[in-house]
Amino acid sequence: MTSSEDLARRVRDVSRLTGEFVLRSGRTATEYFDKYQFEADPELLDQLAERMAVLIPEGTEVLAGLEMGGIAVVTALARHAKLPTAFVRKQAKQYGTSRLSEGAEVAGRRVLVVEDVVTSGGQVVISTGELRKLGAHVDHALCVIDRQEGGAAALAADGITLRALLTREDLS
Ligand SMILES: O=P(O)(O)OC[C@H]1O[C@H](OP(=O)(O)OP(=O)(O)O)[C@H](O)[C@@H]1O
Ligand SMILES: O=C(O)c1cc(=O)[nH]c(=O)[nH]1
Repeated sequence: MTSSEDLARRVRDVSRLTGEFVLRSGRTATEYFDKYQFEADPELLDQLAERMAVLIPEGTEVLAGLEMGGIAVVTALARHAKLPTAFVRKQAKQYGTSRLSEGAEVAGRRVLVVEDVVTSGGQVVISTGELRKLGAHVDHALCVIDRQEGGAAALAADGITLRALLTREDLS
C-alpha cells in the first residue's frame, strides 16, 4: 500500500499550482490545489477514497458530495464505504425534478458532507444549511484537503466537525 507520505506527494505533484489565484471566498492566494488533477487520475482518486473511507464517522447513513469537485470524490468514496450517495447542487435544478440534492434521500438521515478542498469553509456551511433545510442531520464534513485557513473553525461554529485526509501542511 502507498504510504501516506507518498500519497501526499502525489497529490501535491499533480495538483499544486503557484501564482496569483482568486478563491471562491474572494480571498487571494499564491498557492492553489487544482483538485480536478487528482480527481482525473482514477488510480490516485481511488487511493484517496480508500483512505477517506476509514474517516467516515460511525452512524453515517448518506454521503453527500458537493458540486462540482465533491461529486467525483463522493462517487469514489461510496465504492469503498458502500453507502448511498447524494449529489448536492449549488443551485436547485430549474426544471425536471427541481432538486438541489440529487440521488439518495437525505431527509431524516445522518448525512456526511464530502468536499474536495476546504478553505474558509463557506461552501460547506452554505450546503450544510441547505441540506438541513431538507431535513438532513449533518454534524460532520470530510474533505481531501484542508487548507488550514479557518475552515474547521467556521464549520465548528455551525455545529460541523471537519475531518480531512490531508492538510496544507502535509502538502508543503
Ligand atoms: O472553503 P471555501 O472558502 O468555501 O472554498 C472551498 C470551495 O471552493 C472550491 O470550489 P469551487 O468554487 O472552485 O467549485 P467547483 O468545485 O465547482 O469547481 C472547493 O471545491 C470548495 O467547494
Ligand atoms: O478556496 C478555493 O476556492 C480553492 C482553493 C484551492 O486550493 N483549490 C480549489 O479548488 N479551490
